[in-house]
Amino acid sequence: MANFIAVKNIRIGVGTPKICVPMTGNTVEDLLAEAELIQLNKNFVDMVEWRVDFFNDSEDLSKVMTALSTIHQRLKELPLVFTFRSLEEGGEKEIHPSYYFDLNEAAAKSGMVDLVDIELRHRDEDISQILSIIHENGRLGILSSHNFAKTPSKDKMVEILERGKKLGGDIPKIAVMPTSARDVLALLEATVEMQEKHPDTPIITMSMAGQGAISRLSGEVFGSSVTFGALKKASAPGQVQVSDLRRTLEILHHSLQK
Ligand SMILES: O=C1C[C@@](O)(C(=O)O)C[C@@H](O)[C@@H]1O
Repeated sequence: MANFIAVKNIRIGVGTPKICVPMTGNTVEDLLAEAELIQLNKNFVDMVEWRVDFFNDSEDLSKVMTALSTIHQRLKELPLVFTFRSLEEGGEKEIHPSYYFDLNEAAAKSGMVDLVDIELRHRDEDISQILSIIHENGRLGILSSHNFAKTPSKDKMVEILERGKKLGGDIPKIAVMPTSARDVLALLEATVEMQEKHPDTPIITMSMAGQGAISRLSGEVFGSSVTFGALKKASAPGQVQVSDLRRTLEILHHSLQK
């Protein structure tokens, strides 16, 4: 099995972590402006995440699909992640679970997104079902977990990432909040352990806020394959500006070649 996943022109899991920019617009106009900004900063962006929970009309499936098509038209060449982040996991709003799955199913079937983010807080059978739909439609599933209150133990974080893998997720992901430098170390250690145990599975990990920012820069050393960077507005605490991110990732990459 390859230790990377190829999506459009990028290979997730090999070389520098890929820079993913979240789009957080509330309206189609905002999203258009963000798409334009991304085009202007192409050199710093490897992939894009549409954070659908920020969109004012996220509860109207047909408006979501229209907005998605607008984004897709503007940013076709970049891999696109479709994410509805729920309030409980640090997102903007809560929706009924049945609508959550309908929304993700529609995105998976639309042919306009490359990856769909599914939260691990749902039941195994529901996650497996939506993942089958994602895979039948030739898309990839990120299985994610977020803890904005604390950093669980290293073993617990490995367990969460392993559940994502066991359920068939292509890329397990975890974001946690540190309250000490040791929490950041625990996240990094969980990342290394996961990579040692499952070298063929790319993962995404981050420790949030200022204290955790080092984890957003050091993915190539410890084993996180994607880093979320801010262009205009950060979608989570601790995100670094994409130009700084690109420069730092390259410095670390060159050091690793020596
Ligand atoms: O899951 C993540 C990671 C994230 O929360 C971060 O900490 O960078 C940002 C979100 O937009 C994304 O969906």
